[in-house]
Amino acid sequence: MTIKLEIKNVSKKYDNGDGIQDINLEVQAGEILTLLGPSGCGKSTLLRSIGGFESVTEGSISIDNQDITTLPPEKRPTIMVFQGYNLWERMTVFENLEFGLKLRKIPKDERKNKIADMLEMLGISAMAQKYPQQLSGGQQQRVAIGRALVLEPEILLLDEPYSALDAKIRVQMREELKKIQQKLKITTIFVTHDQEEAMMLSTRIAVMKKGEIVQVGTPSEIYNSPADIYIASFIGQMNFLNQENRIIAFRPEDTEFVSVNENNSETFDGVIQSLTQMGHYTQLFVTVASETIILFGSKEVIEKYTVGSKIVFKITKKLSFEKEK
Ligand SMILES: Nc1ncnc2c1ncn2[C@@H]1O[C@H](COP(=O)(O)OP(=O)(O)OP(=O)(O)O)[C@@H](O)[C@H]1O
Repeated sequence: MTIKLEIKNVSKKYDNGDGIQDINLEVQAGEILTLLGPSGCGKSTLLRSIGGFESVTEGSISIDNQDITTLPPEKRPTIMVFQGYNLWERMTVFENLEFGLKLRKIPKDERKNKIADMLEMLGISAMAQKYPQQLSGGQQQRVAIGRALVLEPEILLLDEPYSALDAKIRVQMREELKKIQQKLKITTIFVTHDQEEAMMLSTRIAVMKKGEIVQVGTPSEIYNSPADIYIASFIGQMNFLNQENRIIAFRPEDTEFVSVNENNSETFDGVIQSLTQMGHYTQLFVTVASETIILFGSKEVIEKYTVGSKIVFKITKKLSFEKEK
Protein backbone atom coordinates (compact mmCIF):
# COMPACT_ATOMS: atom_id res chain seq x y z
CA MET A 1 0.00 0.00 0.00
CA THR A 2 1.20 3.48 -0.76
CA ILE A 3 0.75 6.30 1.70
CA LYS A 4 -0.66 9.27 -0.16
CA LEU A 5 -1.17 11.70 2.69
CA GLU A 6 0.61 11.81 6.00
CA ILE A 7 -0.53 14.07 8.83
CA LYS A 8 1.86 14.25 11.75
CA ASN A 9 1.10 15.85 15.11
CA VAL A 10 -1.11 18.51 13.54
CA SER A 11 -2.84 21.04 15.78
CA LYS A 12 -4.83 24.08 14.80
CA LYS A 13 -5.86 26.44 17.57
CA TYR A 14 -8.27 29.27 16.89
CA ASP A 15 -7.95 32.39 19.04
CA ASN A 16 -10.87 31.24 21.20
CA GLY A 17 -9.05 27.98 22.06
CA ASP A 18 -11.18 25.71 19.82
CA GLY A 19 -9.69 23.65 17.04
CA ILE A 20 -7.96 20.29 16.57
CA GLN A 21 -5.17 18.70 18.63
CA ASP A 22 -2.33 16.36 17.82
CA ILE A 23 -3.82 14.72 14.76
CA ASN A 24 -1.90 11.77 13.31
CA LEU A 25 -3.33 10.12 10.23
CA GLU A 26 -2.12 8.24 7.17
CA VAL A 27 -4.33 8.04 4.12
CA GLN A 28 -3.62 5.30 1.59
CA ALA A 29 -3.58 5.92 -2.16
CA GLY A 30 -6.97 5.23 -3.70
CA GLU A 31 -9.03 4.98 -0.52
CA ILE A 32 -12.06 6.97 0.64
CA LEU A 33 -11.31 8.02 4.16
CA THR A 34 -14.20 9.62 6.05
CA LEU A 35 -13.82 12.06 8.92
CA LEU A 36 -16.87 11.35 11.06
CA GLY A 37 -18.09 13.07 14.19
CA PRO A 38 -20.74 15.41 15.59
CA SER A 39 -20.97 19.10 14.76
CA GLY A 40 -18.03 21.08 16.13
CA CYS A 41 -15.62 18.13 16.59
CA GLY A 42 -13.12 19.59 14.11
CA LYS A 43 -13.78 17.70 10.86
CA SER A 44 -13.90 20.77 8.63
CA THR A 45 -10.91 22.32 10.37
CA LEU A 46 -8.85 19.23 9.56
CA LEU A 47 -10.11 19.09 5.98
CA ARG A 48 -9.41 22.79 5.42
CA SER A 49 -5.92 22.31 6.90
CA ILE A 50 -5.25 19.56 4.35
CA GLY A 51 -6.53 21.79 1.54
CA GLY A 52 -4.48 24.78 2.68
CA PHE A 53 -7.43 26.98 3.67
CA GLU A 54 -6.30 26.95 7.27
CA SER A 55 -2.71 27.36 8.46
CA VAL A 56 -1.83 24.83 11.13
CA THR A 57 -0.39 25.86 14.49
CA GLU A 58 1.80 22.76 14.84
CA GLY A 59 2.79 19.62 12.94
CA SER A 60 3.26 18.70 9.31
CA ILE A 61 1.24 17.52 6.31
CA SER A 62 2.86 15.63 3.42
CA ILE A 63 1.45 14.41 0.15
CA ASP A 64 3.49 11.83 -1.79
CA ASN A 65 6.32 12.46 0.69
CA GLN A 66 6.43 16.18 -0.13
CA ASP A 67 5.91 18.53 2.79
CA ILE A 68 3.03 20.85 1.84
CA THR A 69 2.36 22.30 5.31
CA THR A 70 2.94 25.93 4.31
CA LEU A 71 1.81 25.86 0.67
CA PRO A 72 -1.26 27.89 -0.37
CA PRO A 73 -4.29 25.91 -1.67
CA GLU A 74 -3.51 26.47 -5.35
CA LYS A 75 -0.01 25.05 -4.97
CA ARG A 76 -1.29 21.84 -3.37
CA PRO A 77 -2.31 18.77 -5.40
CA THR A 78 -5.70 18.83 -3.65
CA ILE A 79 -9.08 20.21 -4.68
CA MET A 80 -11.80 20.90 -2.17
CA VAL A 81 -15.55 20.80 -2.82
CA PHE A 82 -17.26 23.06 -0.29
CA GLN A 83 -20.65 22.50 1.31
CA GLY A 84 -22.44 25.17 -0.72
CA TYR A 85 -20.70 24.05 -3.96
CA ASN A 86 -19.65 27.67 -4.82
CA LEU A 87 -20.53 27.30 -8.49
CA TRP A 88 -20.09 30.41 -10.62
CA GLU A 89 -23.61 31.53 -11.35
CA ARG A 90 -22.81 33.61 -14.43
CA MET A 91 -21.02 30.74 -16.11
CA THR A 92 -22.61 27.75 -17.80
CA VAL A 93 -21.87 24.25 -16.54
CA PHE A 94 -19.30 23.88 -19.34
CA GLU A 95 -17.62 27.17 -18.38
CA ASN A 96 -17.60 26.20 -14.70
CA LEU A 97 -15.58 23.12 -15.59
CA GLU A 98 -13.45 24.97 -18.14
CA PHE A 99 -12.28 27.78 -15.86
CA GLY A 100 -9.63 25.84 -13.94
CA LEU A 101 -8.38 24.14 -17.09
CA LYS A 102 -7.91 27.56 -18.75
CA LEU A 103 -5.92 28.77 -15.76
CA ARG A 104 -3.70 25.74 -16.23
CA LYS A 105 -3.28 26.69 -19.89
CA ILE A 106 -4.71 23.43 -21.19
CA PRO A 107 -5.25 23.79 -25.00
CA LYS A 108 -8.83 24.34 -26.17
CA ASP A 109 -9.40 20.96 -27.85
CA GLU A 110 -8.06 19.08 -24.87
CA ARG A 111 -10.29 21.14 -22.56
CA LYS A 112 -13.35 20.29 -24.65
CA ASN A 113 -12.56 16.60 -24.61
CA LYS A 114 -11.85 16.44 -20.90
CA ILE A 115 -15.07 18.32 -20.06
CA ALA A 116 -17.17 16.19 -22.43
CA ASP A 117 -15.80 13.01 -20.83
CA MET A 118 -16.41 14.30 -17.31
CA LEU A 119 -19.99 15.45 -18.02
CA GLU A 120 -20.68 12.11 -19.66
CA MET A 121 -19.36 10.19 -16.66
CA LEU A 122 -21.51 12.29 -14.32
CA GLY A 123 -24.58 11.89 -16.55
CA ILE A 124 -25.06 15.63 -17.08
CA SER A 125 -23.91 16.06 -20.70
CA ALA A 126 -27.29 17.58 -21.58
CA MET A 127 -26.76 20.33 -18.99
CA ALA A 128 -23.51 21.69 -20.48
CA GLN A 129 -25.02 24.99 -21.65
CA LYS A 130 -27.27 25.55 -18.62
CA TYR A 131 -26.56 27.86 -15.71
CA PRO A 132 -26.27 26.53 -12.13
CA GLN A 133 -29.57 28.06 -11.02
CA GLN A 134 -31.34 26.07 -13.78
CA LEU A 135 -30.19 22.80 -12.21
CA SER A 136 -31.52 20.64 -9.38
CA GLY A 137 -29.51 20.26 -6.16
CA GLY A 138 -28.24 16.86 -7.23
CA GLN A 139 -27.16 18.18 -10.61
CA GLN A 140 -25.37 21.16 -9.03
CA GLN A 141 -23.58 18.74 -6.78
CA ARG A 142 -22.42 16.72 -9.81
CA VAL A 143 -21.13 19.89 -11.45
CA ALA A 144 -19.17 20.78 -8.29
CA ILE A 145 -17.59 17.33 -8.19
CA GLY A 146 -16.94 17.43 -11.95
CA ARG A 147 -15.27 20.82 -11.68
CA ALA A 148 -12.92 19.39 -9.07
CA LEU A 149 -12.24 16.07 -10.82
CA VAL A 150 -11.55 17.56 -14.24
CA LEU A 151 -8.42 19.12 -12.70
CA GLU A 152 -7.20 15.62 -11.82
CA PRO A 153 -6.19 16.35 -8.21
CA GLU A 154 -4.09 13.84 -6.31
CA ILE A 155 -6.57 14.12 -3.43
CA LEU A 156 -10.23 15.12 -3.55
CA LEU A 157 -11.56 16.82 -0.40
CA LEU A 158 -15.33 16.79 0.12
CA ASP A 159 -16.94 18.73 2.95
CA GLU A 160 -20.44 17.33 3.70
CA PRO A 161 -21.25 17.45 0.00
CA TYR A 162 -24.75 16.03 0.40
CA SER A 163 -26.03 18.03 3.34
CA ALA A 164 -28.27 20.17 1.14
CA LEU A 165 -29.89 17.22 -0.64
CA ASP A 166 -32.98 15.31 0.38
CA ALA A 167 -32.64 11.77 1.71
CA LYS A 168 -33.41 9.89 -1.50
CA ILE A 169 -31.03 11.90 -3.69
CA ARG A 170 -28.38 11.62 -0.98
CA VAL A 171 -28.42 7.83 -1.20
CA GLN A 172 -28.26 7.98 -5.00
CA MET A 173 -25.36 10.47 -4.94
CA ARG A 174 -23.40 8.29 -2.50
CA GLU A 175 -23.72 5.33 -4.85
CA GLU A 176 -22.57 7.49 -7.75
CA LEU A 177 -19.62 8.89 -5.86
CA LYS A 178 -18.53 5.41 -4.89
CA LYS A 179 -18.66 4.27 -8.50
CA ILE A 180 -16.73 7.28 -9.80
CA GLN A 181 -14.18 6.95 -7.04
CA GLN A 182 -13.64 3.28 -7.82
CA LYS A 183 -13.29 4.02 -11.50
CA LEU A 184 -10.80 6.87 -11.11
CA LYS A 185 -9.18 5.42 -7.95
CA ILE A 186 -8.79 8.94 -6.66
CA THR A 187 -7.76 9.31 -3.02
CA THR A 188 -10.74 10.98 -1.34
CA ILE A 189 -11.28 12.52 2.07
CA PHE A 190 -14.91 12.92 2.94
CA VAL A 191 -16.39 14.82 5.87
CA THR A 192 -19.76 13.88 7.32
CA HIS A 193 -21.65 13.73 10.61
CA ASP A 194 -23.91 11.01 9.19
CA GLN A 195 -22.72 7.62 10.40
CA GLU A 196 -24.78 5.72 7.86
CA GLU A 197 -23.19 7.71 5.05
CA ALA A 198 -19.74 6.99 6.49
CA MET A 199 -20.47 3.26 6.81
CA MET A 200 -21.65 3.08 3.24
CA LEU A 201 -18.97 5.08 1.49
CA SER A 202 -15.73 4.60 3.31
CA THR A 203 -12.74 2.37 2.91
CA ARG A 204 -11.84 3.56 6.41
CA ILE A 205 -13.41 5.91 8.92
CA ALA A 206 -11.60 8.26 11.32
CA VAL A 207 -13.97 9.03 14.20
CA MET A 208 -13.41 12.46 15.76
CA LYS A 209 -14.36 13.83 19.15
CA LYS A 210 -13.60 17.27 20.59
CA GLY A 211 -10.77 18.05 18.16
CA GLU A 212 -9.12 14.63 18.28
CA ILE A 213 -9.20 11.42 16.28
CA VAL A 214 -10.39 8.68 18.63
CA GLN A 215 -10.44 5.64 16.34
CA VAL A 216 -9.48 4.81 12.75
CA GLY A 217 -10.67 1.61 11.11
CA THR A 218 -12.72 -0.02 8.39
CA PRO A 219 -16.51 0.36 8.76
CA SER A 220 -16.76 -3.20 10.09
CA GLU A 221 -13.91 -2.69 12.58
CA ILE A 222 -15.60 0.42 13.91
CA TYR A 223 -19.01 -1.27 14.01
CA ASN A 224 -17.81 -4.51 15.61
CA SER A 225 -15.07 -3.23 17.89
CA PRO A 226 -15.75 0.38 18.86
CA ALA A 227 -12.88 1.61 21.01
CA ASP A 228 -15.06 3.30 23.63
CA ILE A 229 -18.62 4.08 24.67
CA TYR A 230 -18.66 7.32 22.68
CA ILE A 231 -17.94 5.47 19.42
CA ALA A 232 -20.24 2.59 20.36
CA SER A 233 -23.14 4.99 20.86
CA PHE A 234 -22.35 7.02 17.75
CA ILE A 235 -22.23 4.20 15.19
CA GLY A 236 -25.34 2.12 14.53
CA GLN A 237 -27.93 1.08 17.10
CA MET A 238 -26.37 0.08 20.44
CA ASN A 239 -27.93 -0.84 23.78
CA PHE A 240 -26.26 -0.19 27.11
CA LEU A 241 -26.94 -1.79 30.49
CA ASN A 242 -25.28 -0.68 33.68
CA GLN A 243 -23.68 -3.41 35.77
CA GLU A 244 -21.77 -2.92 38.97
CA ASN A 245 -18.68 -1.12 37.77
CA ARG A 246 -18.99 -1.74 34.05
CA ILE A 247 -21.34 -0.98 31.21
CA ILE A 248 -22.21 -3.74 28.79
CA ALA A 249 -23.09 -2.82 25.23
CA PHE A 250 -24.84 -4.94 22.64
CA ARG A 251 -26.62 -4.47 19.35
CA PRO A 252 -30.31 -5.36 18.91
CA GLU A 253 -29.38 -7.98 16.31
CA ASP A 254 -27.06 -9.75 18.75
CA THR A 255 -29.85 -11.03 20.99
CA GLU A 256 -32.32 -13.90 20.91
CA PHE A 257 -35.53 -14.55 22.82
CA VAL A 258 -35.43 -17.57 25.14
CA SER A 259 -38.09 -19.25 27.24
CA VAL A 260 -36.30 -19.44 30.60
CA ASN A 261 -33.84 -17.26 32.41
CA GLU A 262 -30.77 -19.39 33.07
CA ASN A 263 -29.57 -16.79 35.53
CA ASN A 264 -26.23 -16.29 33.84
CA SER A 265 -24.61 -13.01 32.89
CA GLU A 266 -25.96 -13.22 29.31
CA THR A 267 -29.66 -13.68 30.04
CA PHE A 268 -32.00 -10.90 31.15
CA ASP A 269 -35.65 -10.35 32.00
CA GLY A 270 -37.42 -7.37 30.54
CA VAL A 271 -40.88 -5.87 30.20
CA ILE A 272 -42.15 -4.86 26.76
CA GLN A 273 -43.02 -1.17 26.50
CA SER A 274 -43.86 -1.12 22.80
CA LEU A 275 -43.93 -3.34 19.73
CA THR A 276 -43.68 -1.96 16.21
CA GLN A 277 -43.91 -3.91 13.01
CA MET A 278 -41.09 -2.57 10.80
CA GLY A 279 -41.83 -4.62 7.67
CA HIS A 280 -39.86 -7.84 7.81
CA TYR A 281 -39.06 -7.55 11.54
CA THR A 282 -40.52 -6.28 14.81
CA GLN A 283 -38.88 -3.60 16.93
CA LEU A 284 -39.43 -3.79 20.67
CA PHE A 285 -38.71 -1.23 23.35
CA VAL A 286 -38.02 -3.18 26.52
CA THR A 287 -37.19 -2.09 30.05
CA VAL A 288 -34.63 -4.04 32.04
CA ALA A 289 -34.84 -2.84 35.63
CA SER A 290 -34.99 0.93 35.00
CA GLU A 291 -33.11 0.97 31.68
CA THR A 292 -34.70 0.94 28.23
CA ILE A 293 -33.24 -1.00 25.32
CA ILE A 294 -34.24 -1.86 21.76
CA LEU A 295 -34.58 -5.45 20.55
CA PHE A 296 -35.44 -6.85 17.13
CA GLY A 297 -37.65 -9.88 16.71
CA SER A 298 -39.13 -11.78 13.80
CA LYS A 299 -42.35 -10.64 12.12
CA GLU A 300 -44.29 -13.20 14.16
CA VAL A 301 -43.19 -11.76 17.52
CA ILE A 302 -45.86 -9.10 17.30
CA GLU A 303 -48.52 -11.83 17.45
CA LYS A 304 -47.00 -13.61 20.46
CA TYR A 305 -46.40 -10.71 22.82
CA THR A 306 -48.23 -7.60 23.94
CA VAL A 307 -47.24 -4.42 25.71
CA GLY A 308 -46.59 -5.24 29.37
CA SER A 309 -45.53 -8.87 28.66
CA LYS A 310 -42.43 -10.20 30.30
CA ILE A 311 -39.71 -11.27 27.92
CA VAL A 312 -36.48 -13.21 28.48
CA PHE A 313 -33.61 -12.58 26.11
CA LYS A 314 -30.05 -13.75 25.75
CA ILE A 315 -27.20 -11.58 24.51
CA THR A 316 -25.14 -13.52 21.96
CA LYS A 317 -22.43 -10.90 21.47
CA LYS A 318 -21.54 -8.08 23.81
CA LEU A 319 -18.88 -5.52 24.59
CA SER A 320 -17.93 -4.35 28.03
CA PHE A 321 -16.65 -0.91 28.95
CA GLU A 322 -15.34 0.53 32.14
CA LYS A 323 -17.60 3.22 33.56
CA GLU A 324 -16.25 6.68 32.79
CA LYS A 325 -15.33 8.47 35.96
N1 LIG B 1 -12.71 30.36 12.07
C1 LIG B 1 -12.95 29.92 13.31
N2 LIG B 1 -12.69 30.70 14.39
C2 LIG B 1 -12.90 30.27 15.65
N3 LIG B 1 -13.39 29.04 15.95
C3 LIG B 1 -13.68 28.21 14.93
C4 LIG B 1 -13.48 28.61 13.56
N4 LIG B 1 -13.86 27.59 12.75
C5 LIG B 1 -14.27 26.61 13.59
N5 LIG B 1 -14.16 26.97 14.89
C6 LIG B 1 -14.47 26.15 16.08
O1 LIG B 1 -13.61 25.01 16.07
C7 LIG B 1 -14.31 23.83 16.42
C8 LIG B 1 -14.26 22.84 15.27
O2 LIG B 1 -15.03 23.36 14.19
P1 LIG B 1 -15.22 22.61 12.80
O3 LIG B 1 -16.00 23.49 11.88
O4 LIG B 1 -13.92 22.11 12.32
O5 LIG B 1 -16.12 21.37 13.25
P2 LIG B 1 -16.95 20.35 12.38
O6 LIG B 1 -16.77 19.04 13.02
O7 LIG B 1 -16.57 20.46 10.95
O8 LIG B 1 -18.42 20.85 12.59
P3 LIG B 1 -19.62 21.01 11.54
O9 LIG B 1 -20.04 19.63 11.21
O10 LIG B 1 -20.65 21.75 12.33
O11 LIG B 1 -19.10 21.78 10.37
C9 LIG B 1 -15.72 24.28 16.78
O12 LIG B 1 -15.78 24.44 18.18
C10 LIG B 1 -15.88 25.60 16.05
O13 LIG B 1 -16.77 26.44 16.75
